[in-house]
Amino acid sequence: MSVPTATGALLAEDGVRFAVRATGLLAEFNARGVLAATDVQVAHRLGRLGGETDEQVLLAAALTVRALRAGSVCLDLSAVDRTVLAEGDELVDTSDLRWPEPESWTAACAASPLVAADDATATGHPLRLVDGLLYLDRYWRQEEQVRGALATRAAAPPPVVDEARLRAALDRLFRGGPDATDAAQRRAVAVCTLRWISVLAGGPGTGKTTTVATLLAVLRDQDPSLRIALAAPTGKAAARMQEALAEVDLPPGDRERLAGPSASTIHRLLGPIRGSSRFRFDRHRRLPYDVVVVDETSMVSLTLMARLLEAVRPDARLVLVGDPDQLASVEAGAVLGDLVAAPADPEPHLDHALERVGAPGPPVTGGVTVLDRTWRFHGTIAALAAAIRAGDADAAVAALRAGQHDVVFVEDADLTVRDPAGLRALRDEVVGAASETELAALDGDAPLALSRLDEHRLLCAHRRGPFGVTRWAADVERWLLEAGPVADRDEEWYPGRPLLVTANDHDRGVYNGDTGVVIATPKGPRAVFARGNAPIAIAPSLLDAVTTVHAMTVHRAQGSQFARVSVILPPAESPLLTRELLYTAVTRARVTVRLVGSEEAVRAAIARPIGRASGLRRHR
Ligand SMILES: Nc1ncnc2c1ncn2[C@@H]1O[C@H](COP(=O)(O)OP(=O)(O)OP(=O)(O)O)[C@@H](O)[C@H]1O
Repeated sequence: MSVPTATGALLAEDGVRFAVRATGLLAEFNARGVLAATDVQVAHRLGRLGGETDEQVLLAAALTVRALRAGSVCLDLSAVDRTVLAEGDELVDTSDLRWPEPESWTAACAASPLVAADDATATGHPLRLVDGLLYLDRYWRQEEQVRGALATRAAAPPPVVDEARLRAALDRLFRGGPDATDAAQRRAVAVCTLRWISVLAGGPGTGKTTTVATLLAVLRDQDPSLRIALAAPTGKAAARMQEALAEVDLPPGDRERLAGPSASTIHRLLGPIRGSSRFRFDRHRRLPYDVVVVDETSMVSLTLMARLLEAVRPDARLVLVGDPDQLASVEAGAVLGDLVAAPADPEPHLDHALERVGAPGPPVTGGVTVLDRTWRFHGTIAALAAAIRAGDADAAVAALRAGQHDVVFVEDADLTVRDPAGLRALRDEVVGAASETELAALDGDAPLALSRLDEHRLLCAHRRGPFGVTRWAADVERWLLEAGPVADRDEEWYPGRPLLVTANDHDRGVYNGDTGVVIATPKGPRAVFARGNAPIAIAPSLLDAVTTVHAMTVHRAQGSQFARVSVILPPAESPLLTRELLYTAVTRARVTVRLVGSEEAVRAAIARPIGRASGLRRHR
């Protein structure tokens, strides 16, 4: 049975939306779950407005709208039949759909009145076709804007740098000299100093924050009056950036040079205008900073990156920091990954300058430096993460099966029967960590309760269903009740209740994605959140967007780390199971990671890199 909805779609009982008026190819793709009703409706509306009835073109338009939802900036007409995944939790075989033949499909799109094809000056078309990639025009413009901003900065004379002073500062801050283990960091600092725009890429614990702190000290050593802005895509990431920078160990004089800048979200930096999607700072009114450092750049969408680039003065240094192998932004675009992967022209003048300041090495292109030495975790987690990133499933499975204390593989396909001992261990871990948190919370010890809270985290790929957060959180709740909790759980704000903030609250200084815990105090329960050495405490009645967090999605956990992590993998068929997801999940763990799932699921994830389509990746 189906029920009509306001948008003229039918919502079947299983939740799949069917477009009422869809016929032919569009109906076929809609029925298979590849296109949502809204994709079909947008395509029809575009067709009506532009006088296009060719169903192949309308299919391409609908798939382009759909691609954006799935994180791609455009549609690669020659590859979409191999890369498209149905929405929802199950893989659908899309190979027997009537995919148009790529060459004639591309030709039909190129000839369509809806499409501007290979003519950068054409305007007024909703779609644009460039090198076989079909865009909604707005996204093509954003990509061009990013490309233009990169080109302008690469073509401009480089920043004026006192090279002798730079070399002296590098020698002071990197004691080991150019051949030491930290040579890559030294080089990265030099590149970011010598270029207007640079990308500092690296996995967790590779020293990105340490390098940024050193860079800021070096820049202020060049010019003490430099105005510096620090930003991140989420409030939580911004708070963490600030804390992490404050903790970096620098010689006293250099530490003082760092004083001043505080981190904010990119949105806040750009100055949102109420009721508008525009910002106060844009290409007409640039940000008043000489240096802008963005952390967790992998989470920045193409749209936000375009806005940021137009607002940063071309003669300000922009440093994009992040891990390109992690899950990308929820919105379309994977700009950091694209910038790291895209080919760029050699820059001999930069390479010579690097040699002069004692930071020699292979040629740097596009201002990209990659830190690949892990300083924080060693052993099997690092080996597992490296194998996943490299797409080496055999090595990943070997690391999982190595029987080491830091990587535990609970091989289980259905999560109930096959490995009861493994699941009991998971349960003990969860209950043990929650009890420790509760004890500290009952004592009113905020720092201890917060550190206990981050001792263990249960992560799922899915939100719902047997492998999802909702089900596992309910299981944890039950386990805790069965274990006989210390605190009285009938109270809403019981000590030890783990909290997840679900919306930004600038007034209270808590942000979407923040986790905290309720503690007992003489004044009653308080929700506490980590902020460096001084946690903030808020009366629970003042918080309106929080939930209990016994488990969270891997997406949510991006940008956070925990001592121990347990990951519930969905079956191999889940389209959410990708290499980036597995890598992000595993690298959330500092000490131990436990993977619950099948070898088949691990192999399926590693074999499926997300591969978001974009033109930036092909050439910047
Ligand atoms: N050159 C170095 N020598 C010694 N220790 C280092 C060096 N660089 C970084 N570390 C140490 O490694 C750890 C991780 O460094 P840092 O926090 O800078 O990495 P990160 O890449 O920012 O990590 P994350 O992405 O997880 O925030 C820190 O404890 C830091 O002190």
